[in-house]
Amino acid sequence: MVSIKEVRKRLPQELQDSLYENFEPGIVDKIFYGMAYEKLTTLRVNTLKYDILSLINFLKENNIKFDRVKWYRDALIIKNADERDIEKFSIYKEGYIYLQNLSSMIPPLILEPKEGDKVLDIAAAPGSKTTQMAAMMNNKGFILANEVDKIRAERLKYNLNLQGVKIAEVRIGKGEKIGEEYPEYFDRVLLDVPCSGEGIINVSEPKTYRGWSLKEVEKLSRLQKKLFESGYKALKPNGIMVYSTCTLNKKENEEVINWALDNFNIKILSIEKFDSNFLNGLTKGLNEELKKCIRVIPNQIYEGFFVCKIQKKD
Ligand SMILES: C[S@@+](CC[C@H](N)C(=O)[O-])C[C@H]1O[C@@H](n2cnc3c(N)ncnc32)[C@H](O)[C@@H]1O
Repeated sequence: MVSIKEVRKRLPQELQDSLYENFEPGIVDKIFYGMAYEKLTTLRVNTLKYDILSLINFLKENNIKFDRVKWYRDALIIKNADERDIEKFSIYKEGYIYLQNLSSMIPPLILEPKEGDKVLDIAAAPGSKTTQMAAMMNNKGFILANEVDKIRAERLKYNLNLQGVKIAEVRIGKGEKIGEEYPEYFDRVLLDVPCSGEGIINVSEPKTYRGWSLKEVEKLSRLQKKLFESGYKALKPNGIMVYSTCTLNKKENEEVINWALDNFNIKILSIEKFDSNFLNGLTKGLNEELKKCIRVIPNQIYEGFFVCKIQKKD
């Protein structure tokens, strides 16, 4: 782990200023610590092919130590092996498990897709959440897994195939167009949108923050609003959508939802804060309802994340 002093030296000043603008100093310190730690490996059992008890037996036989996750029976925190060690096992190679950060498992759990649902995953690659949702749906129903980037879409197809997902169709194109193509078609929509990635910054890896700039944040916020509008149009009345990002700033999170509250017929639904590491959404100068969203502060097991659950009114 690098020191906090080193974090302050390495992170762009504008990014540090933006964090201090949004959060109390104690929270900013926590975020800096989160950016300094190496993450523990976490994974999800793929219930389309395997089950948690068999996985636990397998790990014990192979001297892999782990902790359970109190809010998700299918997830484990690995204590004495990194991703490369896990990738050597047949259970990885055959798609029995999926390496995924705990925070990334939250949006599908909040969206709660059910067997038979029609689900839109508007920005799907590499497919962490598409594969999780297909497992939650027991491979029954339909998922339109959209991705604009052709190379990332190939990775998505590979992962869907490896994980035994039968109900997902991959669409390669701009998510912004789907609302017009599929008006009021989907029961649930996942908007896991492209973002500036502040929640996945690791100060030891400059590539995780080199591309960050306020200009980029503004640009992404415009794209996020377009994707929101498209997802809203594609959602059935009374349908549920989840908006999520792996970034921490207000512009790409609360301000997008605040704009949506002003422009669409929606309401925000409460999310249970099942870990003390989650904060309520920020409301200063914004709609009070935004407190129902959650923000995950990065640490050794969690990436920084923002999640908001929304219902389209009739
Ligand atoms: C946060 S990642 C998605 C992660 C994915 N949901 C998962 O859980 O594995 C955002 C994705 O959005 C894609 N993207 C960027 N612009 C897009 C657009 N206009 N329409 C659809 N996807 C887009 C990026 O290529 C990237 O793969």
